Amino acid sequence: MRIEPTDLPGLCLVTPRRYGDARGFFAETFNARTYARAGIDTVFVQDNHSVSEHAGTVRGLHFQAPPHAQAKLLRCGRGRLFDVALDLRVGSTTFGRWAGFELSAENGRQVFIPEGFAHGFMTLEPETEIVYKCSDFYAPESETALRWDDPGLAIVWPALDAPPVLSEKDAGAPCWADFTSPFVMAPA
Ligand SMILES: Cc1cn([C@H]2C[C@H](O)[C@@H](COP(=O)(O)OP(=O)(O)O[C@H]3O[C@H](C)C(=O)[C@H](O)[C@H]3O)O2)c(=O)[nH]c1=O
Repeated sequence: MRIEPTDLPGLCLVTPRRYGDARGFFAETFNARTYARAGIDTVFVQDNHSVSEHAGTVRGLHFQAPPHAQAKLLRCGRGRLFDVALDLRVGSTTFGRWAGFELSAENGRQVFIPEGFAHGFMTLEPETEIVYKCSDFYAPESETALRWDDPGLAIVWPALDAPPVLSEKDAGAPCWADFTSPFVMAPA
């Protein structure tokens, strides 16, 4: 398993090792011991799985506010998607900055997103599935959204040839300019 840091402190890419043979491959997509040894010692308590029928589906940007903040370990189980994490930690050297990664069933890449980030993705193929671990339980009362295409965030999403497929919640999400973050960067 390979872990690569990113420009956003704590956000990293994980590429599990694949053992290929004539049948296909085998990979450990999570292992508490090897991930902890590599610095990801988060205790995950909930697994999520979503399927988006259409390419150009956008889910996010979402996060749960403290005390129900969630760290996430994400991967694409089928299809392909562009995954985005946005640093919301006041005091972080990268507050307000985002990072994006193409995840696919083919590349097997995972993203570890610490608490204090908003998360969203855009599907790049039909029938795209994302599966991910969360470090806290679903707490809808603490859920918050930010506009995926907010000009203040200037996230460079893959080009779409039609309007995105969005939930009502995401279509009417608040703007960055009106946002006050509930997160403070934890001391190093
Ligand atoms: C997140 C969640 C949702 N639900 C129920 C609530 C709704 O009835 C239904 C769909 O929820 P929602 O529209 O919020 O699903 P997404 O738009 O995929 O939300 C997720 O999308 C972004 C990308 C994320 O990172 C979050 O995990 C999450 O916010 O599932 C649950 O029962 N448990 C849960 O943990």
